[in-house]
Amino acid sequence: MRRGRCGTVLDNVSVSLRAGELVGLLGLNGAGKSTLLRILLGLLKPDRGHVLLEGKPLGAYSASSVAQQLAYVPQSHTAAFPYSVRRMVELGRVPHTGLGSALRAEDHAAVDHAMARLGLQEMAERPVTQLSGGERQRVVLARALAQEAKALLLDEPMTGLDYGHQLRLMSLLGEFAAEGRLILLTSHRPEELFAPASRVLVLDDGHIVADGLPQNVVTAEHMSRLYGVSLKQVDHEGSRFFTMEK
Ligand SMILES: Nc1ncnc2c1ncn2[C@@H]1O[C@H](COP(=O)(O)OP(=O)(O)OP(=O)(O)O)[C@@H](O)[C@H]1O
Repeated sequence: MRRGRCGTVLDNVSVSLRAGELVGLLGLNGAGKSTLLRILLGLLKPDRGHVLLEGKPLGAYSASSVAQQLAYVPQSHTAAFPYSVRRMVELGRVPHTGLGSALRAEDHAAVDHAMARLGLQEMAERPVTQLSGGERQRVVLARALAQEAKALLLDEPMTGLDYGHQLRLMSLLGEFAAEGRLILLTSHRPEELFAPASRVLVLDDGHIVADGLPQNVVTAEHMSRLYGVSLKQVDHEGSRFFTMEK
């Protein structure tokens, strides 16, 4: 449970997430999706309850040990310093190297790999303060990938990305899950979760009101009720689309 200025945000939420899952988290604005992610990461403390990582309380781990296991892509980020793109991505290695230590060959390899996956090589030396919103988002994603954590928690990661980069990112997240990592992402687009997600959670009024396979959760019935609009679903070649009923 977490209390905000406006009362209880999450109440009696219990969720168990496993390696290899690609989990989508849906909910209205203000439903508590970011709050849940931040609690799972140990950035917010619940008033009651606890978070276990591999069976041990999160608080039993050091900050760098948590960061080696959990990577986070926040919903919004500002670039305060004109670091180069490469330097920003290198910060993803701090949990492995410690602050101020030189990067080893394996760290450079992880940074190069993450930058290549996000198509950032061409802009490696550009200051992040001069990037567009979508370019900066790709840098933050690359930094999280370079962290090589077992779980990646992403808060609306598609925001600001052009369509091609959205599709490439979703495919990349699918590959990571297939490699045995846990991917948890929040989204406002049920359709984008339908094919790639192995599981979808719906947060409403502080509770998880649906948790299951996308085929069973991302339905016209559930989505109409959640979003308060009358939707019709159309399935086509493994994808599901929604249109508003007239
Ligand atoms: N720092 C804060 N202090 C007090 N209340 C907060 C704070 N941050 C968020 N809240 C409140 O907690 C509730 C959940 O917010 P949260 O950001 O988790 O929602 P969300 O589901 O991620 O929303 P969105 O889809 O709009 O990003 C909201 O009512 C919000 O107003």
